[in-house]
Amino acid sequence: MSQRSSSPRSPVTEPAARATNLTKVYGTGQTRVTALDEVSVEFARSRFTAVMGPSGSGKSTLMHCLAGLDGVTSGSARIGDTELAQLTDRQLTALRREKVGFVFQGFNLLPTLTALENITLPLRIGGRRPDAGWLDTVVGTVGLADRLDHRPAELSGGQQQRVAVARALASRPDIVFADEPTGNLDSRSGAEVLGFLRDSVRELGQTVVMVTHDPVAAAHADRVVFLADGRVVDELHEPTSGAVLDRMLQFEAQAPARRH
Ligand SMILES: Nc1ncnc2c1ncn2[C@@H]1O[C@H](COP(=O)(O)OP(=O)(O)OP(=O)(O)O)[C@@H](O)[C@H]1O
Repeated sequence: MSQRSSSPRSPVTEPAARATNLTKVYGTGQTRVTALDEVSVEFARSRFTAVMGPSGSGKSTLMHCLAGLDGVTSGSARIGDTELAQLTDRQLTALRREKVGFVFQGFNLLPTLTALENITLPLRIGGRRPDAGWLDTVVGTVGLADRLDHRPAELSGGQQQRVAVARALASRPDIVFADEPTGNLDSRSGAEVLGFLRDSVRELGQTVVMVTHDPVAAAHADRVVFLADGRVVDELHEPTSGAVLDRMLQFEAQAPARRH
């Protein structure tokens, strides 16, 4: 069977990414930390999922394992039908470039390149020509058509993050992982970026998984998955910020009990 995802034979219902009994242990002996403890979770295609949980609960580790940025200790991490542990480093690099988009808290744009050059850079590094129609759609969706010649320093933080979102979407990836994408933005720019992420899911059929601490940001998602102490402890569908906040407060209250 092919190790490549999104083969024409893949069933439509196959999740964009999934972890099955995924355990990730860092260090040994005294410094051993179980960052993920038998986590099983699926991220459906064309859905916007937020991952929440207290600091140290394993959110970034889950994202890194599913994106092939970090290996797993046991269990499975898959993008589509591709088992990441079975790929060589070279295959992993190609998968990240072709199938996965990333949005980081700090934008990570190259200052000497224009917005358009930043957006198409990962494609050009991979030797691929951008699909002009898709690129127009993405640029239109994130509202950047009149800013494409600007360099990052000539753009606001919100506009820079919109460039980063367009860059993540440019290869039409199977899944976009966004790590605190609004962490460096004021609430208005943050809401705009979240709106564009949501539009990329609703209108373009993209799949987004976003780590956030912010209940207002999480409320833009279709679903919220809660982690605590390296485990999935709950989830909410069609969340409101109030419901997310309530759930977070419950987990905070239960945390001392869980640790004993
Ligand atoms: N490279 C590493 N080496 C050792 N321990 C690590 C490493 N990365 C993460 N950890 C540990 O694994 C646990 C989970 O960390 P992780 O960064 O996934 O949590 P998080 O929920 O993303 O936290 P935050 O919200 O603070 O970013 C923590 O105890 C952390 O200290």
